Amino acid sequence: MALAGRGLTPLLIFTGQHPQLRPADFGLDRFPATRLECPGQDDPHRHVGEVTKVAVPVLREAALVLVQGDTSSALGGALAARLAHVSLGHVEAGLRSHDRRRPWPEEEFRVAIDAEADLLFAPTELSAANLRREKVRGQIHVTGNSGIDSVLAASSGLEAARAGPKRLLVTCHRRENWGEGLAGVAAALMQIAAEKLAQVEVVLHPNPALAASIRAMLAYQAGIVFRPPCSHGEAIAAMLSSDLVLSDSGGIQEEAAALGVPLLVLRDRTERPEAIACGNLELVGTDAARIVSAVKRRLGSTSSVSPAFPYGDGRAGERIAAIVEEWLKDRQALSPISATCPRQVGNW
Ligand SMILES: CC(=O)N[C@@H]1[C@@H](OP(=O)(O)OP(=O)(O)OC[C@H]2O[C@@H](n3ccc(=O)[nH]c3=O)[C@H](O)[C@@H]2O)O[C@H](CO)[C@@H](O)[C@@H]1O
Repeated sequence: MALAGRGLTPLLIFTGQHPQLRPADFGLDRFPATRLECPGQDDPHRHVGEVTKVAVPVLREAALVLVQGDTSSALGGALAARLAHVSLGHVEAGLRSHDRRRPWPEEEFRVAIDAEADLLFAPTELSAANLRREKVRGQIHVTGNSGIDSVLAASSGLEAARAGPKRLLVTCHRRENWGEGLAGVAAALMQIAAEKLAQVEVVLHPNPALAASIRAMLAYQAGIVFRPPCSHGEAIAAMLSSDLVLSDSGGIQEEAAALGVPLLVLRDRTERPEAIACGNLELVGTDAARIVSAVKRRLGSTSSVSPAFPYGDGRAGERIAAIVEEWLKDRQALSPISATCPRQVGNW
């Protein structure tokens, strides 16, 4: 929206990593778009390779490619931009857990994207400092994260609706948690539901194999309900009506902090330590006893957490668009940043 407001209408590229997600559910149906038809793979590096190969011809005539986050789609897009000799901007640059294995492959992917980028949009001073330490070659700008713009827009007019029994919202999808980690989380949820500490709502991930495995682990336990992947607005409303969120997600850590909903991070490390310092997030890992004990403490506490905004004030999009416009002007690349597209183009 902020780019379009400056006459830089973007072309969206949907790689198809999660083919069942509908762009309209995320407010992405108002821009021209193209699809690459590259569904996610068990091997994320293979997905990076496929996205790279298919994206190169699509990107060739773009003035700038913007990628966001740390997915295989984002790295594929970044490498394709390089191969197509197109400049690259990275939104959400500089987040680091400082452990290549956790989260894997995200930490590896974001380091690789930042090494390639010409424009690095760091959400916080800490993420900018990470980039300076790595001596990246691109320009670093602290802008906040555009994800906070979205959460503030999605939650505008919504009230926190916490009444009746305690409600716990859960998401769990990081690869390093598949297997043992997921089993620990499932054991904790079974105990929480069996002891009636809270009603548990588990949001299933778009990856069908992962969703099936979570369902199987938690089957037949009263007090646990499943919600299929939902729109962004529904996800925000679900957070606002929860007393506590348990998640290993990246974005949800930022969103919960901005909404003032406490969150237990189902990981041993996070690339988002700022909201831990604010007291809104707490690292609990995936050990069942530790999770249950933290849930009891948080739900039993009389003090609440306030909304915290270490990741942005809701104006990151405007800042990023202004920097992009200046940067393109300096290079006399005044054409829109959209690429011409030899494949399917249309509005969804
Ligand atoms: C473009 C992309 O994929 N980027 C990745 C993603 O990683 P993640 O770990 O945060 O992934 P999720 O947990 O899936 O959440 C993602 C968003 O989806 C919302 N959501 C969730 C469940 C649902 O049913 N409906 C929803 O709408 C949720 O509120 C949140 O806004 O975002 C990170 C931060 O930007 C990035 O670092 C990372 O590259």
